[in-house]
Amino acid sequence: MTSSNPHLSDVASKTGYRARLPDENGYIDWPEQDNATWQTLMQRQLGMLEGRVCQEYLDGLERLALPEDRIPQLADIDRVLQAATGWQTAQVPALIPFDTFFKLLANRRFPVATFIRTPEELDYLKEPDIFHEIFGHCPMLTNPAFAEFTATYGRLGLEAEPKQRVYLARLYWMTVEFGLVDTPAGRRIYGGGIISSPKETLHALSDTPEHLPFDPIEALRTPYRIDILQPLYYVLDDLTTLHDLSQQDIMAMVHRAMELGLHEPRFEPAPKAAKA
Ligand SMILES: C[C@H](O)[C@H](O)[C@H]1CNc2nc(N)[nH]c(=O)c2N1
Ligand SMILES: N[C@@H](Cc1ccccc1)C(=O)O
Ligand SMILES: [Fe+2]
Repeated sequence: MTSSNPHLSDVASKTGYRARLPDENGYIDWPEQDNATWQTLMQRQLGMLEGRVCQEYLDGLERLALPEDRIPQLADIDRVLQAATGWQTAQVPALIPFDTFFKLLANRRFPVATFIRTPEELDYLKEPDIFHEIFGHCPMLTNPAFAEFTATYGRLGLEAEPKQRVYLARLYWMTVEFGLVDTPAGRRIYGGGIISSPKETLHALSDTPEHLPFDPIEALRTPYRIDILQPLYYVLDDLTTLHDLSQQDIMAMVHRAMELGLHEPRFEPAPKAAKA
């Protein structure tokens, strides 16, 4: 992106070198420090989920039965996802271009970056690492309605024009990455980008950010920055709303959003350094 607002891909170039190379069976022999980082993140986040994440996420997390003391091997994740919703993971070095991203989702393959954050980035990092993809996203991918929406979204992205894809990225960002949902028990998190960040888990349900009722066209019109705690979260009235959305004409909503134009950003432009 040329604007001062760094795009995920701007960040990716900085992380590709961090990826661990799998062997011919896809097995990754993680160094001790990386397993220790996973263990710290698991202990910290498992203690924060109660009363903050939706039941569908908790059901998925239980089904995945993630190890607490080491980074799981993707083959173990795939066995559970395959049985639950027909999904598999796909090892990627870091952030991948839209083309590859949408193609993977359309084929029920979820990209998993093969690196984990450093101890200094524990509470929040700007690009998706393996903890974000597995702990953040995979539990919800065991939920059929959510998995269906994600696959439909991937198919739409595959057929969309580049400009439409930028709009579609906002819809993904405001739901799959940073979505909240109101439940009878209270406001809960389902967005993987929140759940994998101890810092953002607290921030998202605090009074600091703005909370708006989810409206697909408004979400499509809302610019975002990838390198800050989100200033705005859209709240679903029910998770099934997301599944219903995948039965509607999302591309017509993209066209409507393009006609209406973008909302004013609720954040300061990223300082140049943030692109570094
Ligand atoms: C569409 C989405 O917001 C984002 O731009 C895509 C691009 N590439 C990605 N690549 C990886 N590895 N993981 C992701 O979540 C994404 N998200
Ligand atoms: N900020 C998330 C990672 C993330 C980066 C970019 C997009 C989505 C998620 C975390 O710290 O876990
Ligand atoms: Fe993500």
